[in-house]
Amino acid sequence: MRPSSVKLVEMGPRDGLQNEPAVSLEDRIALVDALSQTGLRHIEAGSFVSPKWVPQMADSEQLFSRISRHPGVCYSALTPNMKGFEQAMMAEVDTVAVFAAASEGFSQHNINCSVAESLHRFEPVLQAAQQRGVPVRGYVSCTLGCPYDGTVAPAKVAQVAQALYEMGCYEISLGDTIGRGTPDKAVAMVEAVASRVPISALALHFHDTYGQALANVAACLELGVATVDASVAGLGGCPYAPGASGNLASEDLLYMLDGLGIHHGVDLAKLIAAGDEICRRLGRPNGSKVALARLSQCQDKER
Ligand SMILES: CC(C)(COP(=O)([O-])OP(=O)([O-])OC[C@H]1O[C@@H](n2cnc3c(N)ncnc32)[C@H](O)[C@@H]1OP(=O)([O-])[O-])[C@@H](O)C(=O)NCCC(=O)NCCSC(=O)C[C@@](C)(O)CC(=O)[O-]
Repeated sequence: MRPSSVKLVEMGPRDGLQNEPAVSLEDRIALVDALSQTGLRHIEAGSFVSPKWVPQMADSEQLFSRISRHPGVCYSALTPNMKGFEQAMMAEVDTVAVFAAASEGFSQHNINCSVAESLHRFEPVLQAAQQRGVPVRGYVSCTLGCPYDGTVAPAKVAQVAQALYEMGCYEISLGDTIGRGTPDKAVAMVEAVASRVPISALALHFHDTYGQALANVAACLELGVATVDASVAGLGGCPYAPGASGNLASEDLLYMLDGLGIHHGVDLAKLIAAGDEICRRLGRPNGSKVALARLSQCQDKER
């Protein structure tokens, strides 16, 4: 059943900016601070990964010490191993996230190990987090296809999602990393996972490479999923999924939720302003259709 309220987990500062060719620490801080004023409750602000692999996310500890944290907002970060987890704890990150894949090819390219090895590596992270009372989110990438292995079976996605959930992840975010999914396939995948993990613990994380992300989210909301990851201005891509575009644009998601009468608690105008500002800073086009429409209406009024 369609939820009455949806939580948007904002990906722009992490999934969005991790793929930008030139992004400064100042840009990253400015974006997190602008997003913190919008009513969002969860912002993925950075990653504690190897700076050789993803240089854009280097200095995440500085970012966490310099952002203006807003009460009621959860600031999360990716932590692929204990080294990352310890850095995240020094930086006083609220929630950490581990990330696995449903395909071997992507796992090897993204985190340099097999899927089974990755789950093994996450165990100490989950244990340490539990001891400190830090919630851990889990990602499964390539849920609707892999850039290296091709088709991915829903049963494989369900297996990895269940493993992460049973290890203690409070939420499993299902990533269509290369944005190839279509609504029926997305629904079949989510149904397969929901047979093993409660639907209340699932999140949708759909990239928009083929322009299907909003349609896929709309279809999966009907199953009762109530958490959706999205990226302001549609920022991003994945360094290990060549050609993939960013997540579904947050502004486009909010506009659709408003149309469906689904509560989200985010100020769309402020979010559009935050997306416009980071696009100007980066000199990149805005990937949100809703933002472009609203910004052009504002320009018309000014004329
Ligand atoms: C996972 C590793 C670290 C393994 O990398 P590795 O090379 O196999 O690890 P290692 O343990 O052999 O260490 C190698 C070097 O990395 C360092 N190192 C080791 N760990 C860390 C750490 N945490 N932070 C900082 N440095 C670290 C370590 O100290 C050493 O440094 P050296 O001695 O060579 O100077 C590496 O493969 C990596 O960082 N990969 C980047 C993964 C990534 O961030 N990908 C993008 C995000 S995932 C994504 O976008 C998908 C998602 C989540 O959005 C969902 C979706 O859309 O599908």
